[in-house]
Amino acid sequence: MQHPDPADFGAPGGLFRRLRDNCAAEWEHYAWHPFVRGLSDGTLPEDAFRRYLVQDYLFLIQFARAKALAVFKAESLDAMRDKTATIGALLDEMRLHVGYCAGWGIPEAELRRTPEAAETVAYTRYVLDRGFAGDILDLEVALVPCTVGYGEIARRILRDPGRLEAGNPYQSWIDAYAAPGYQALAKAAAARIDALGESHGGEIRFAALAATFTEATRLEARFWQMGLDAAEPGWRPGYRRDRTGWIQMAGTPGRPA
Ligand SMILES: Cc1ncc(CN)c(N)n1
Repeated sequence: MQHPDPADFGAPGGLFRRLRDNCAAEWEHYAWHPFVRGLSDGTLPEDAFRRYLVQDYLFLIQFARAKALAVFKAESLDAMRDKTATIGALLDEMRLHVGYCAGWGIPEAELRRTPEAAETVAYTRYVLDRGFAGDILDLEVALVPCTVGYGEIARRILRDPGRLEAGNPYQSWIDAYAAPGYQALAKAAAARIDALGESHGGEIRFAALAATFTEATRLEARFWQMGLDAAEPGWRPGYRRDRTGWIQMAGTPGRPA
Protein backbone atom coordinates (compact mmCIF):
# COMPACT_ATOMS: atom_id res chain seq x y z
CA MET A 1 0.00 0.00 0.00
CA GLN A 2 1.13 3.50 -0.78
CA HIS A 3 1.07 6.70 1.25
CA PRO A 4 -2.04 8.88 0.93
CA ASP A 5 -2.01 11.24 -2.02
CA PRO A 6 -2.20 14.88 -0.89
CA ALA A 7 -4.22 15.70 -4.05
CA ASP A 8 -6.82 13.02 -3.32
CA PHE A 9 -10.19 12.98 -5.06
CA GLY A 10 -13.46 14.07 -3.38
CA ALA A 11 -13.87 15.95 -0.12
CA PRO A 12 -13.12 14.39 3.29
CA GLY A 13 -16.44 13.04 4.59
CA GLY A 14 -18.04 13.40 1.16
CA LEU A 15 -19.94 10.60 -0.54
CA PHE A 16 -17.17 9.70 -3.00
CA ARG A 17 -14.58 8.98 -0.28
CA ARG A 18 -17.13 7.17 1.85
CA LEU A 19 -17.97 4.88 -1.05
CA ARG A 20 -14.30 4.27 -1.84
CA ASP A 21 -13.32 3.68 1.79
CA ASN A 22 -16.25 1.31 2.19
CA CYS A 23 -14.67 -1.07 -0.34
CA ALA A 24 -10.99 -0.39 0.44
CA ALA A 25 -9.85 -3.95 -0.41
CA GLU A 26 -11.68 -4.05 -3.76
CA TRP A 27 -10.48 -0.53 -4.59
CA GLU A 28 -6.87 -1.45 -3.81
CA HIS A 29 -7.15 -4.55 -6.01
CA TYR A 30 -8.39 -2.36 -8.88
CA ALA A 31 -6.08 0.63 -8.44
CA TRP A 32 -2.90 -1.37 -7.83
CA HIS A 33 -3.68 -4.46 -9.86
CA PRO A 34 -0.68 -6.43 -11.23
CA PHE A 35 -1.63 -5.04 -14.67
CA VAL A 36 -1.19 -1.49 -13.32
CA ARG A 37 2.10 -2.39 -11.64
CA GLY A 38 3.28 -3.84 -14.94
CA LEU A 39 2.42 -0.55 -16.67
CA SER A 40 4.35 1.28 -13.99
CA ASP A 41 7.55 -0.78 -14.14
CA GLY A 42 7.23 -1.39 -17.89
CA THR A 43 7.21 -5.19 -17.59
CA LEU A 44 3.55 -5.79 -18.58
CA PRO A 45 3.54 -8.29 -21.48
CA GLU A 46 2.58 -6.53 -24.71
CA ASP A 47 -0.09 -9.14 -25.54
CA ALA A 48 -1.90 -8.16 -22.36
CA PHE A 49 -1.77 -4.48 -23.24
CA ARG A 50 -3.00 -5.07 -26.81
CA ARG A 51 -5.91 -7.14 -25.57
CA TYR A 52 -6.75 -4.38 -23.13
CA LEU A 53 -6.53 -1.67 -25.80
CA VAL A 54 -8.92 -3.42 -28.17
CA GLN A 55 -11.44 -4.10 -25.43
CA ASP A 56 -11.09 -0.57 -24.11
CA TYR A 57 -12.18 0.76 -27.50
CA LEU A 58 -15.32 -1.37 -27.23
CA PHE A 59 -15.73 -0.30 -23.61
CA LEU A 60 -15.55 3.40 -24.51
CA ILE A 61 -18.40 3.03 -27.02
CA GLN A 62 -20.66 1.67 -24.29
CA PHE A 63 -19.37 4.26 -21.86
CA ALA A 64 -20.45 7.01 -24.29
CA ARG A 65 -23.94 5.45 -24.31
CA ALA A 66 -23.99 5.54 -20.50
CA LYS A 67 -22.99 9.22 -20.57
CA ALA A 68 -25.83 9.87 -23.02
CA LEU A 69 -28.16 8.20 -20.53
CA ALA A 70 -26.79 10.55 -17.87
CA VAL A 71 -27.88 13.51 -20.04
CA PHE A 72 -31.37 11.99 -20.13
CA LYS A 73 -31.36 11.42 -16.35
CA ALA A 74 -29.72 14.76 -15.46
CA GLU A 75 -31.35 16.77 -12.69
CA SER A 76 -30.91 20.21 -14.29
CA LEU A 77 -30.17 22.01 -17.53
CA ASP A 78 -26.65 22.85 -16.31
CA ALA A 79 -26.01 19.18 -15.57
CA MET A 80 -27.31 18.29 -19.05
CA ARG A 81 -24.87 20.77 -20.58
CA ASP A 82 -21.92 19.46 -18.52
CA LYS A 83 -22.70 15.86 -19.40
CA THR A 84 -23.08 16.69 -23.07
CA ALA A 85 -19.62 18.26 -22.98
CA THR A 86 -18.14 15.10 -21.43
CA ILE A 87 -19.63 13.01 -24.25
CA GLY A 88 -17.87 15.29 -26.75
CA ALA A 89 -14.60 14.87 -24.83
CA LEU A 90 -15.06 11.10 -24.76
CA LEU A 91 -15.73 10.89 -28.49
CA ASP A 92 -12.55 12.94 -29.08
CA GLU A 93 -10.67 10.56 -26.74
CA MET A 94 -11.91 7.66 -28.89
CA ARG A 95 -10.38 9.21 -31.99
CA LEU A 96 -7.07 9.47 -30.10
CA HIS A 97 -7.53 5.89 -28.95
CA VAL A 98 -7.83 4.68 -32.55
CA GLY A 99 -4.58 6.50 -33.42
CA TYR A 100 -2.90 5.11 -30.30
CA CYS A 101 -3.98 1.54 -31.17
CA ALA A 102 -2.56 2.02 -34.68
CA GLY A 103 0.78 2.86 -33.02
CA TRP A 104 0.58 -0.53 -31.28
CA GLY A 105 -0.04 -2.28 -34.60
CA ILE A 106 -3.81 -2.62 -34.18
CA PRO A 107 -5.67 -1.26 -37.22
CA GLU A 108 -9.12 0.32 -36.83
CA ALA A 109 -10.65 -2.55 -38.83
CA GLU A 110 -9.51 -4.96 -36.12
CA LEU A 111 -11.05 -2.78 -33.41
CA ARG A 112 -14.33 -2.78 -35.28
CA ARG A 113 -14.49 -6.50 -35.96
CA THR A 114 -13.40 -7.78 -32.53
CA PRO A 115 -16.33 -8.98 -30.41
CA GLU A 116 -16.74 -7.67 -26.89
CA ALA A 117 -15.20 -9.91 -24.20
CA ALA A 118 -17.54 -11.21 -21.51
CA GLU A 119 -15.81 -8.86 -19.02
CA THR A 120 -16.54 -5.85 -21.26
CA VAL A 121 -20.19 -6.84 -21.64
CA ALA A 122 -20.56 -7.52 -17.91
CA TYR A 123 -19.11 -4.19 -16.83
CA THR A 124 -20.71 -1.86 -19.36
CA ARG A 125 -24.17 -3.43 -19.26
CA TYR A 126 -24.06 -3.41 -15.47
CA VAL A 127 -23.45 0.35 -15.51
CA LEU A 128 -26.22 0.89 -18.07
CA ASP A 129 -28.60 -1.24 -16.04
CA ARG A 130 -27.97 0.77 -12.88
CA GLY A 131 -28.75 3.86 -14.92
CA PHE A 132 -31.92 2.49 -16.49
CA ALA A 133 -33.25 1.20 -13.18
CA GLY A 134 -32.26 4.11 -10.97
CA ASP A 135 -31.86 7.87 -10.97
CA ILE A 136 -28.91 10.11 -11.84
CA LEU A 137 -27.09 9.33 -8.58
CA ASP A 138 -27.32 5.56 -9.14
CA LEU A 139 -25.91 6.02 -12.63
CA GLU A 140 -23.12 8.41 -11.64
CA VAL A 141 -22.06 6.11 -8.79
CA ALA A 142 -21.79 3.22 -11.26
CA LEU A 143 -19.71 5.41 -13.61
CA VAL A 144 -17.37 7.03 -11.11
CA PRO A 145 -14.91 4.17 -10.36
CA CYS A 146 -14.01 4.34 -14.04
CA THR A 147 -13.33 8.07 -14.27
CA VAL A 148 -11.75 8.67 -10.88
CA GLY A 149 -10.01 5.29 -10.75
CA TYR A 150 -7.81 6.03 -13.76
CA GLY A 151 -6.99 9.47 -12.36
CA GLU A 152 -5.88 7.86 -9.10
CA ILE A 153 -4.01 5.07 -10.90
CA ALA A 154 -1.95 7.57 -12.90
CA ARG A 155 -1.06 9.44 -9.70
CA ARG A 156 -0.09 6.19 -7.96
CA ILE A 157 2.19 5.28 -10.85
CA LEU A 158 3.89 8.69 -10.69
CA ARG A 159 4.62 8.07 -6.98
CA ASP A 160 5.70 4.43 -7.44
CA PRO A 161 9.35 3.93 -6.42
CA GLY A 162 9.46 0.92 -8.77
CA ARG A 163 8.36 2.96 -11.75
CA LEU A 164 10.34 2.82 -15.00
CA GLU A 165 10.28 6.22 -16.62
CA ALA A 166 12.89 6.26 -19.38
CA GLY A 167 12.12 3.67 -22.01
CA ASN A 168 8.79 2.60 -20.52
CA PRO A 169 6.65 1.44 -23.48
CA TYR A 170 3.52 2.46 -21.55
CA GLN A 171 4.65 5.99 -20.70
CA SER A 172 2.29 7.72 -23.13
CA TRP A 173 -0.67 5.81 -21.63
CA ILE A 174 0.43 6.97 -18.16
CA ASP A 175 0.89 10.54 -19.40
CA ALA A 176 -2.64 10.63 -20.86
CA TYR A 177 -4.22 9.92 -17.48
CA ALA A 178 -1.74 11.98 -15.46
CA ALA A 179 -2.38 15.01 -17.72
CA PRO A 180 -4.01 18.04 -16.07
CA GLY A 181 -7.06 17.72 -18.36
CA TYR A 182 -7.83 14.16 -17.24
CA GLN A 183 -7.01 14.93 -13.60
CA ALA A 184 -9.48 17.85 -13.66
CA LEU A 185 -12.14 15.56 -15.17
CA ALA A 186 -11.59 13.00 -12.42
CA LYS A 187 -11.71 15.67 -9.70
CA ALA A 188 -14.96 17.03 -11.12
CA ALA A 189 -16.47 13.52 -11.22
CA ALA A 190 -15.67 12.93 -7.52
CA ALA A 191 -17.00 16.40 -6.60
CA ARG A 192 -20.19 15.65 -8.51
CA ILE A 193 -20.75 12.48 -6.47
CA ASP A 194 -20.27 14.53 -3.29
CA ALA A 195 -22.79 17.13 -4.51
CA LEU A 196 -25.36 14.57 -5.67
CA GLY A 197 -24.91 12.82 -2.34
CA GLU A 198 -26.10 16.02 -0.65
CA SER A 199 -28.95 16.77 -3.04
CA HIS A 200 -30.19 13.21 -3.71
CA GLY A 201 -30.17 11.51 -0.30
CA GLY A 202 -26.72 9.91 -0.33
CA GLU A 203 -26.91 9.20 3.38
CA ILE A 204 -30.18 7.33 3.46
CA ARG A 205 -29.38 5.46 0.24
CA PHE A 206 -25.80 4.62 1.24
CA ALA A 207 -26.16 0.81 1.37
CA ALA A 208 -27.58 0.56 -2.16
CA LEU A 209 -25.08 3.08 -3.57
CA ALA A 210 -22.19 1.27 -1.89
CA ALA A 211 -23.28 -2.02 -3.47
CA THR A 212 -23.22 -0.38 -6.92
CA PHE A 213 -19.86 1.32 -6.37
CA THR A 214 -18.26 -1.87 -5.07
CA GLU A 215 -19.57 -3.95 -7.97
CA ALA A 216 -18.33 -1.42 -10.55
CA THR A 217 -14.93 -1.42 -8.81
CA ARG A 218 -14.79 -5.24 -8.95
CA LEU A 219 -15.71 -5.16 -12.63
CA GLU A 220 -12.87 -2.69 -13.30
CA ALA A 221 -10.40 -5.15 -11.71
CA ARG A 222 -11.88 -7.95 -13.84
CA PHE A 223 -11.25 -5.78 -16.89
CA TRP A 224 -7.51 -5.59 -16.07
CA GLN A 225 -7.50 -9.33 -15.45
CA MET A 226 -9.08 -9.94 -18.86
CA GLY A 227 -6.08 -8.14 -20.38
CA LEU A 228 -3.63 -10.19 -18.31
CA ASP A 229 -5.32 -13.44 -19.32
CA ALA A 230 -4.14 -12.80 -22.89
CA ALA A 231 -0.49 -12.96 -21.74
CA GLU A 232 1.60 -16.08 -21.40
CA PRO A 233 0.87 -17.63 -17.99
CA GLY A 234 3.41 -17.08 -15.23
CA TRP A 235 4.05 -13.36 -15.61
CA ARG A 236 4.27 -11.19 -12.51
CA PRO A 237 5.11 -7.49 -12.20
CA GLY A 238 8.89 -7.05 -12.36
CA TYR A 239 9.46 -10.16 -14.51
CA ARG A 240 10.36 -10.52 -18.17
CA ARG A 241 10.55 -13.56 -20.40
CA ASP A 242 13.79 -14.75 -21.95
CA ARG A 243 14.66 -18.07 -23.61
CA THR A 244 15.15 -19.74 -20.22
CA GLY A 245 11.88 -18.59 -18.65
CA TRP A 246 10.66 -15.68 -16.50
CA ILE A 247 13.49 -13.65 -15.05
CA GLN A 248 13.24 -10.96 -12.41
CA MET A 249 14.39 -7.53 -13.53
CA ALA A 250 17.13 -5.69 -11.68
CA GLY A 251 15.98 -4.28 -8.35
CA THR A 252 14.83 -0.71 -7.88
CA PRO A 253 14.58 1.23 -4.63
CA GLY A 254 10.92 0.22 -4.38
CA ARG A 255 11.04 -3.34 -5.69
CA PRO A 256 13.97 -5.39 -4.45
CA ALA A 257 15.31 -7.93 -6.94
C1 LIG B 1 -12.11 0.04 -18.50
C2 LIG B 1 -11.78 1.51 -18.39
N1 LIG B 1 -11.98 2.15 -17.21
C3 LIG B 1 -11.69 3.47 -17.15
C4 LIG B 1 -11.23 4.18 -18.21
C5 LIG B 1 -10.90 5.65 -18.09
N2 LIG B 1 -11.92 6.48 -18.52
C6 LIG B 1 -11.06 3.50 -19.38
N3 LIG B 1 -10.61 4.10 -20.51
N4 LIG B 1 -11.32 2.13 -19.49
